[in-house]
Amino acid sequence: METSSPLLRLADITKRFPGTVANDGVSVDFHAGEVHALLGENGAGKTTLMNILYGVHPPDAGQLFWEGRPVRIGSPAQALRRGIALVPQHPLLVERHTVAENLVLGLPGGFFLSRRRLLARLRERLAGHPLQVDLEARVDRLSAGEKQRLEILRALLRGSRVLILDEPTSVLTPQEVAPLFAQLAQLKAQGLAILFISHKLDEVLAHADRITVLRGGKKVGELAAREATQAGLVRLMLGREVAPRPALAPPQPGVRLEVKGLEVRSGRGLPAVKRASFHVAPGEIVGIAGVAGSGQRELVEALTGLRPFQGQLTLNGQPLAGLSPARLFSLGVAHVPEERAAGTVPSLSVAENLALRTYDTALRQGPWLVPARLEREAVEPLRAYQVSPPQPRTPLRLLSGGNIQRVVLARELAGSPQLLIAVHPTYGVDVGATEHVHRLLIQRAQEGLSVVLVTEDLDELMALSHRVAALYQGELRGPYPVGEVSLERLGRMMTGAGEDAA
Ligand SMILES: Nc1ncnc2c1ncn2[C@@H]1O[C@H](COP(=O)(O)OP(=O)(O)OP(=O)(O)O)[C@@H](O)[C@H]1O
Repeated sequence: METSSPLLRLADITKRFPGTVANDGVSVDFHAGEVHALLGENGAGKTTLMNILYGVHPPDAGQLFWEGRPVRIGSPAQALRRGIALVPQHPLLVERHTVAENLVLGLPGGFFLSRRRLLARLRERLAGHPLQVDLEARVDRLSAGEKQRLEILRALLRGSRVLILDEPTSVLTPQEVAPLFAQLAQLKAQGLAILFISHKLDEVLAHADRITVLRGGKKVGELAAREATQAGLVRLMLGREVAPRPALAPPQPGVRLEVKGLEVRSGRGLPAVKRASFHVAPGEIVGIAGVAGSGQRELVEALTGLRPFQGQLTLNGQPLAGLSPARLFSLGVAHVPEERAAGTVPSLSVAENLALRTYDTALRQGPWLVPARLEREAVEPLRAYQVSPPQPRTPLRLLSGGNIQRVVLARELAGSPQLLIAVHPTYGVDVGATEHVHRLLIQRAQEGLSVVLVTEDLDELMALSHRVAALYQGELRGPYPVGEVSLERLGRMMTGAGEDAA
């Protein structure tokens, strides 16, 4: 598997940003025919290292070698010409065009072919290829997994020999994960060097050949996956053990959120949630599973004032119909959205983002005091949520993905919300921070917070919920007490297969 000399070598790479050494003397070899995983806490420097390989940032010190020869990769275009491609979490595709048209963007001279000749040429090149896509499908009709496959294919058609994937499974449904790794294994067998970033240790252990661990910008370990263990990797990543999760306390009596005969329509006017009824007690966590597009998004939007609905929705008996998100927040409904970008303003500072929900109140108390006060008030949440860097003035866009998620959580859980609608709350968050988020939700529930938890991470759903439900084509099944639902039954509930009764 491992060839004698690496295809690509990073030697002693250092990259500094103001106030941070994002990569500190990091050396890694990437071999053809090998899957290499990059692990590390939020802010450890993984994305920066990847961006150096892809020519986004020049390193401040150190050298890259391609097949043993020193090279400079000054831009993504140069990286692509060299044979290095990056598959982003959210592929940049022309949504209204077909798969074939998007693939053309990667083919020299492709622009000048007629539609028929283009299809014929692509079919010829892709015959027997491990990755298959419907060339005539329109991109906006594809699932996240299909778009990712298209982006990988585009890289391969350009002749890429190194494929970098940034958290490739974070946008996939559980069913799409196994096929992705099967395809990557086939590409590896064809001699590609594959590098992926992940926070999911089980997938790293199952699918990587080598694992490099970064902590605080430094490389703290490199090992063969067959010699690694989950506990050992956590210790390397965090420099400590992860404490076991506390047990869930029983919910309190009463009803906090009541949902009766809820009907929500999608953006296209189609029924997305069909007569859903459930309640959440004070201190209760109700988990909702479902593959993407089953109505979770519309359910969450109705619960948070972002989408009109029919039926009844009450919080402590008070009807919520027609209330704006801001009004709902003031009544105690907090929301950690699916897309963290939707809940933040990247160009504003961390302190301003922490105050987004209460900005109006702050302004009423005296505008001239606002910046200094917001910065003062940000110090404690930044410490409590271990946001790195902990500087209130830093523009949010300079934080790593996982640290932005911590800022959103800190903001939404500030004050004393009564109901939290949390969508994928640990998305892109490292093991240490996931533990922190889980502990926090369990503690807050113990203090009386009600939670609707929407996540595709079924282990998380089962571990944190008192009761679980699934949405399948807009129909809610459950919630059932978690003790009565096996993972297998939950899978059946999510896919509409067979009887979901206990
Ligand atoms: N353009 C930039 N300007 C200033 N600081 C930056 C910039 N890009 C990254 N950083 C900082 O460099 C450090 C490493 O960030 P990086 O995004 O590489 O981490 P990561 O390991 O990918 O984290 P995550 O798992 O959260 O995505 C962080 O402290 C981050 O705030």
